[in-house]
Amino acid sequence: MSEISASEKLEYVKSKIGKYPDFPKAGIVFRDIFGALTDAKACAYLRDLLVDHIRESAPEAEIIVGLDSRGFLFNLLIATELGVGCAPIRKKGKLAGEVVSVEYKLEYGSDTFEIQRSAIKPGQKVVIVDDLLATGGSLVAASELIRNVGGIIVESLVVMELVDLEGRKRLDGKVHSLIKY
Ligand SMILES: O=P(O)(O)OC[C@H]1O[C@H](OP(=O)(O)OP(=O)(O)O)[C@H](O)[C@@H]1O
Ligand SMILES: Nc1ncnc2[nH]cnc12
Repeated sequence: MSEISASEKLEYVKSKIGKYPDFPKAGIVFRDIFGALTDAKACAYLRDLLVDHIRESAPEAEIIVGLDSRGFLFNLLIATELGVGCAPIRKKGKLAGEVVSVEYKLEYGSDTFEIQRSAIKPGQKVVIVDDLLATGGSLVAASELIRNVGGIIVESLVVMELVDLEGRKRLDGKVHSLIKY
């Protein structure tokens, strides 16, 4: 039996992602990753697509950082497949020990992100992962934190990108999205 291709996997995952107009606020079209994750095949295909991409594009990655909270669905998964570690960037007040903080705005609000200073060793090569890139506020803030604690960002990887919001323009370095809306 021949294996299903990457583009077939992508189409399958895309077909399972939910779309909710006017959530969480009027005018926002919410793209719901959880709609795909209840489907076993979509989970496995997403894992393959993300891991294969990093193997190709950023094989030098030493740690996978996930953004609170939907990024956590993917950072441990990718890290275990690649045989590297993972770390969280969390919303304010959730991380113990010495933390570095930054305030930021996102498509439908504002918040504060934190990272533990001990999470990343100086010079360590980092891939950031999240479910979605909208305005880019979250990824810009995460990048600032990672650089502040001495990490080198080799790539930012998201499952979905809302292209019209042009978040990509605010990010330097490699940015990759599996699905573009
Ligand atoms: O590109 P931006 O405009 O910054 O928006 C993208 C961010 O918004 C969502 O997170 P949210 O803060 O809603 O947190 P959640 O994952 O806990 O739902 C999403 O998971 C991204 O992290
Ligand atoms: N439109 C959107 N759908 C899902 N998550 C988001 N985070 C920011 N904007 C979003």
